[in-house]
Amino acid sequence: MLKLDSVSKVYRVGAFGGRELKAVSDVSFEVGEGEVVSLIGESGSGKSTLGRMILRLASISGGRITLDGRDITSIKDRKEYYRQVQGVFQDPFSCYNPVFRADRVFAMIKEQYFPQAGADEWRKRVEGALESVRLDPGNVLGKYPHQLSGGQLQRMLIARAVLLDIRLLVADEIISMLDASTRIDVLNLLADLRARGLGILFVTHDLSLGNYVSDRTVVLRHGKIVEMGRTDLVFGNPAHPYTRSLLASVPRLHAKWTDAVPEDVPCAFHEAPQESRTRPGLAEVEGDHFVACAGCGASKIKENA
Ligand SMILES: Nc1ncnc2c1ncn2[C@@H]1O[C@H](COP(=O)(O)OP(=O)(O)OP(=O)(O)O)[C@@H](O)[C@H]1O
Repeated sequence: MLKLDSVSKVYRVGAFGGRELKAVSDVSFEVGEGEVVSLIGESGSGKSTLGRMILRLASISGGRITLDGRDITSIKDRKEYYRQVQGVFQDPFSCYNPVFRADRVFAMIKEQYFPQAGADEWRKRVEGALESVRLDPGNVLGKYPHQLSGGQLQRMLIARAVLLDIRLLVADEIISMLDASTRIDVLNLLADLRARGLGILFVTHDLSLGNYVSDRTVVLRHGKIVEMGRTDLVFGNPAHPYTRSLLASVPRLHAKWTDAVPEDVPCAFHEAPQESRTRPGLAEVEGDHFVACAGCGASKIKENA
């Protein structure tokens, strides 16, 4: 369904945009139907930039993003694209205008996508979508954003996506602002949606959430993929020192992920046979488990030989 091929993003920064900042470099991965892929990395690793490029909120500097083989930038009718792909973000409050009732988000969908739907039919559809995200329509319809909790507002945004019957959801840190019990509700909700065939890109810096929710995991560092593959393989048998340091630092509150201690172990990328390098910059260490060079310097040694 969604495929990223060597995607890069360069921002122009500094006075008059005179400097370049490479936020994403050569990132390739796929999200299939009914698949949850988590995109994990520390702050500044390029996760949101990737999400924004997929949602066409940021331009793509290099590479291609395709949906069913179609370059997303060639889909001129953005409405057609957003009918299939939607995003939900960390702060649900910022997605609502405080002067309007929260359910205005549904009215806007009707105006744009279903203008012919009759009032009764539409109300039933909205109620159905709310029930599917485990909200009681009677409790939330007609209320202003400040009268609803963060979890309710977040679920209403997911209901909006359900109403559109989208195929791919970019969920960017959607539960970091929710309390523990609401978190589990939203995670279970994502599992239900996945069972109905929705593909989900779950952007998070929280490893345990990624492990809980996803089929496949992509670990990003400084805008590059360091490791990716089936979640049980990446978490069960991490091959890159960075992933290992991430996993090791989970129980240590406030430990910085970059505090990785260099390891005196062979680099999995350079240990892997040449024929396992089926993807640029990555070697397949086992079925559906890929790793990048640990920064061991072997490539430089080769170049200089
Ligand atoms: N609009 C922008 N202009 C210039 N630089 C940007 C812009 N947006 C992001 N960046 C930079 O790009 C890099 C990647 O940022 P991004 O927000 O994608 O990271 P992230 O992994 O999502 O971080 P976080 O988890 O903190 O949201 C960072 O160095 C950031 O400062």
